[in-house]
Amino acid sequence: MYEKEELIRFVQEAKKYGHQGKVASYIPALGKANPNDLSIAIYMPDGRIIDAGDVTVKVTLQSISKIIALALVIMDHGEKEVFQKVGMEPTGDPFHSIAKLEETQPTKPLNPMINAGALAVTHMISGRTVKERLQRLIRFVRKLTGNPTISYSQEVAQSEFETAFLNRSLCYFLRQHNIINEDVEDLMELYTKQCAIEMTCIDLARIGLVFAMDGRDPFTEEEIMPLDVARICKTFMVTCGMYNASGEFAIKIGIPAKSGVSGGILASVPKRCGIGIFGPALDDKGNSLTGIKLLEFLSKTYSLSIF
Ligand SMILES: NC(=O)CC[C@H](N)C(=O)O
Repeated sequence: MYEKEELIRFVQEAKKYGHQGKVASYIPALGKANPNDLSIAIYMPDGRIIDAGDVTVKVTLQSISKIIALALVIMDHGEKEVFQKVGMEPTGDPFHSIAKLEETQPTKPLNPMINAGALAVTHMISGRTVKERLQRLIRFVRKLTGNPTISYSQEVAQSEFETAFLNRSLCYFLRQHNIINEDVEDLMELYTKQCAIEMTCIDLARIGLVFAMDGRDPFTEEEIMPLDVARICKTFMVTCGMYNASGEFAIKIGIPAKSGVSGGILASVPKRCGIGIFGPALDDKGNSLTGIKLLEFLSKTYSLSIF
């Protein structure tokens, strides 16, 4: 199972769809990505890694970071407190939509995977300063990946910070309604640096594996997050992880997964493996088009759907 030659063939096949997609350019630095890139790593609980494509290319987490920040804040504050500020329901709207914020009374972002909810979650990362909060998050990511060199891309963080007017609008709305109570520029600094944390798809796959093993490091047996936290995160991956394409993704592929506009996808097949993908050609919902194709091939071939 999971033969390297077969994976290489799947990558070649999936790449054929790349011309239908576009790299994200609303964060200018992401526009530099090569739409023809496509790489994948599958991390198994026995330590085997099967990969294809150039797995040395680094990808910024973007929205994938939302799942990691969520795990950290639930560990910081507990489930009850976190879900007082952010809901659990999918929206059916694009990830940056502001519409439902005004419709929900009292205001509460519908879930932690849309930008409004993610900003509320990042706000809850404990620490005295932005620097300290970022360091805590990065330390957590280093633990999840087992990679002590993980850091963030200053270029991508800066590029988003300079252009994120819509996210600032979401923050001001949230501040008006007491979901957040910190300085918006501080929160934007932390959020853009969080989204710019970068890694290879092997690192991504390793995080997927930790979720797949219910929060335990499969090699040291250390509990990196409690089972319940891993379970909540995986459930959000299923219901909201692929934005407003999560329903179709669940039907066609059926694997808990979280995407980012950089073209990254982190997928977690319970008890079986973690998958990391980088394919920056995006579909109109902001998901990696070639990455989804690749997951479709894998899910069908190896019956990976959890349903
Ligand atoms: N969908 C995404 O990956 C969005 C993340 C991005 N940093 C943003 O807030 O716009």
